[in-house]
Amino acid sequence: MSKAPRLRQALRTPMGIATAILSALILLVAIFGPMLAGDTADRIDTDAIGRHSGTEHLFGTDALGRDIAARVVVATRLTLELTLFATLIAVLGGLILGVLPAVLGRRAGRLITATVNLLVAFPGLLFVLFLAVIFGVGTFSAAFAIGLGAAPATARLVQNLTAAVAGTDYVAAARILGVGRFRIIVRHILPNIAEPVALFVAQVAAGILVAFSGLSFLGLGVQAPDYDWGRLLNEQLDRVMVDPMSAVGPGAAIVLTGITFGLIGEVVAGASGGRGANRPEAEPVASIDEQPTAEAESALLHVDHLRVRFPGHTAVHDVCLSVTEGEAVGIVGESGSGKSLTALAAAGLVPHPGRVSARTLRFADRDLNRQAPKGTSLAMVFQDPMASLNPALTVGRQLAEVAEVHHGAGRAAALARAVARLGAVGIINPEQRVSKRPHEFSGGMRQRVMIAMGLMGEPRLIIADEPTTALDVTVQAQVLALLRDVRDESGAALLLISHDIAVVSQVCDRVVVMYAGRIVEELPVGDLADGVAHPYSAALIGAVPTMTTDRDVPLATIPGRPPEPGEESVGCPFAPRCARASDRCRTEEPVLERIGPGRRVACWDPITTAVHELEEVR
Ligand SMILES: Nc1ncnc2c1ncn2[C@@H]1O[C@H](COP(=O)(O)OP(=O)(O)OP(=O)(O)O)[C@@H](O)[C@H]1O
Repeated sequence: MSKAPRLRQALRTPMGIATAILSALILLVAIFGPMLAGDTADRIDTDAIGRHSGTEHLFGTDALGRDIAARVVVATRLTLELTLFATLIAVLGGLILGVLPAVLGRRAGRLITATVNLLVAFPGLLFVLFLAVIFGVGTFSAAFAIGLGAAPATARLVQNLTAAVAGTDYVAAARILGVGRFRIIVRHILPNIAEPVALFVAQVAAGILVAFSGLSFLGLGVQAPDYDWGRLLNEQLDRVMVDPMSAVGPGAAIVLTGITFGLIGEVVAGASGGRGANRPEAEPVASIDEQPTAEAESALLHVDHLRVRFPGHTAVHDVCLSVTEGEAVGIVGESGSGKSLTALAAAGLVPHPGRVSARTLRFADRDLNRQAPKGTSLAMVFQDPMASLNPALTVGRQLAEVAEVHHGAGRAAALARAVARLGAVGIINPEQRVSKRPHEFSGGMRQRVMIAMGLMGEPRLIIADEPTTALDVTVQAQVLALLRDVRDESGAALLLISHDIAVVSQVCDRVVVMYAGRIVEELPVGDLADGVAHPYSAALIGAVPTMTTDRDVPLATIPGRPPEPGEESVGCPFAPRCARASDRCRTEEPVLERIGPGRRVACWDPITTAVHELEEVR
């Protein structure tokens, strides 16, 4: 879904409707208020001096007999103008200070970062008062002071976001390709930080409104004869004890507008997917003529022509993959081959700014292009359980939360289930261990905890992304055995991602080999022994040492390197590293063809016995 429909959807929620109404109301008052209520607001009436609030004057009259309610209405425009002006200064200042460290050299960048940190640590109000005094007392100098006062916090956010985006592979790729720093900032960094910055700006605007009103209230902001809501509050200071309603008008206006700014931020956050799971956009691929097979139709997970794109490069190219009920499928390939992104797309977890498109992306009868996977039917086990477990919570609490949230279990029942699941994954003394925090577990135990967390529901598919990479060989074998047992007992299907074809062959029924974001071969594990068809699969197998490997000879490696993100290849992407590559391989990309039951390969010159089958099929 593109941004406009998501915004429309967010505006249809009760919060969206309230935000739209409040924003429209404030805008209308700001535009038409001075025209409609200007005369009443400025009319001095010596007979009506200091009138209390009532039916004639909603908030009473001031020391010159002017109607306070009318003055609140008229003050809306100036208050908003000044707030927006100061916000603009905060944003411009924040953006400039925020991206400068990425543009300047290391030393100058560090100096700016340190200055920003210092300014953020300095008490905000003192800083603004200091600037207000330097610029002199006056409306626009106060706006400058407040804008500059809010700039360091904005700059800190921009710096952090810029640093995060600057560390991504696509920025690295752009650098390698010689793209200049300014271009990287404008093309790659700013568009990717725009959304969180926009959300922050809404909060900054609310803060600036309150700060400006505070300055005017202190007499350092708007000066007579002009007036904003802060100044109106100041004028009623000596009457507030006698007639509190005289201060309610400007006070309520400040609070209501501040809340509206906050709500605008919430609605933008809702529309951008800034809260909770960052579901990517999914667009159907336009023209693909193949019809889904009956096998694909009945699959538990069916992915058809899946593409995952990041700004500047496509990471997953037209991947077609199915996992049937109870089946274990392994995805193997070198780092960067797109294994994780394929699995993350199936779980609806591709990180921003990734964009997912697929002709079909279906899990358990749910169209993942439109809906998230249902409840706990899909479990994820990640490579780094320390990063996936909350260090501040006991593992029992984290596991129990799944049962409480998804199954409506009571606290005690949820904890009992957590204990049972920890026991089931081989944690000794689960009753005691349940009250420990993640750092009190070893790496292998934490991985077991992650698997137990997946089992808190009734998963139909467990996606395990390199679950054993960080573990030593013995623990690795235990975790693999556990995944096998879990699968046997729960009947769940398994999608196991690994760079190690040996690991996959121990646990899975079927192997999918990926290279440069494409599936290059797929075969039943049993066929591995007869030989694979794709030279890349053969090279992966060749790189795995066995008990008979000659220790005097260096281990086999695959020459060359996989393509960098964004590096477009012509022909077969593996051709530059393939000893069998012909001219055709270098000019024409092979398509993934079925070469037998459960076997597919994308190669113009496949190896082994599979070739005969291929010829028969052709
Ligand atoms: N958040 C991201 N932003 C930009 N590019 C990304 C992002 N995540 C992954 N990529 C790129 O997508 C490609 C595939 O990544 P993916 O993580 O799927 O590879 P992988 O095969 O799982 O490798 P690894 O085993 O190292 O995790 C890589 O080239 C990577 O640089």
